[in-house]
Amino acid sequence: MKLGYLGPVGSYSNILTEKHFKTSEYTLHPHSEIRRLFENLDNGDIDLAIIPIRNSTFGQVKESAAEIARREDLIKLEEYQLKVEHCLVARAGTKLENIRLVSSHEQALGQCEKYLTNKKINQRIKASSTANATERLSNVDQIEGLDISECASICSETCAGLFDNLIILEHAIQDNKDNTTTFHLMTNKKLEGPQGDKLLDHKNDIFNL
Ligand SMILES: O=C(O)C(=O)Cc1ccccc1
Repeated sequence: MKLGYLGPVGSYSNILTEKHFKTSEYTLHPHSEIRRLFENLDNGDIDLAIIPIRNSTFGQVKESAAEIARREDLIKLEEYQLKVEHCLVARAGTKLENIRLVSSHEQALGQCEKYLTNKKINQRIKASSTANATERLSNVDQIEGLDISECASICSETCAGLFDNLIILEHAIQDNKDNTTTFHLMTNKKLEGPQGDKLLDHKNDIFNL
């Protein structure tokens, strides 16, 4: 079965997917945006998708909630929790006191809001995923006109470790120690067999209807 997730490699979605689905039963397919996961469920390019739904600190994942609200065909097969610990990541040689801009997924920025305000890191750039923001940080010399030595990203320790030219300036920067994201395994068609028996209408779940 083809399973899509929000990539690239190193994203929290990727970490969750590798933890639960690294078997011969599944092939794992990274997607650049959450929106593209829903599109590819529709056109049959993937059978299943892992979708981040809500976070204990920052609430609903906007792109996911919007899509689920406007559709009737999505089915939740399973729910997963991932404990999320964020790192502040920069290019090697960067000093924390020089950081003025931070890039990450909107959710990660929201989960670290107090930390960032406290450190006077005021410029925020939204990226399609934490790993996408970090890949960009590794590859470019400037972001929004600022030298890369004034820029950082927020991502997991695993993600930071994928790039030779990046360092972790600080670990566990999320505002709440207990920071958990809920993901749903979704499809848009009825599956046969044991997974099919677990079909639930998850709109209730998401919107507390
Ligand atoms: O951007 C990612 O890495 C994701 O998988 C979405 C996300 C962002 C922040 C916390 C949990 C999931």
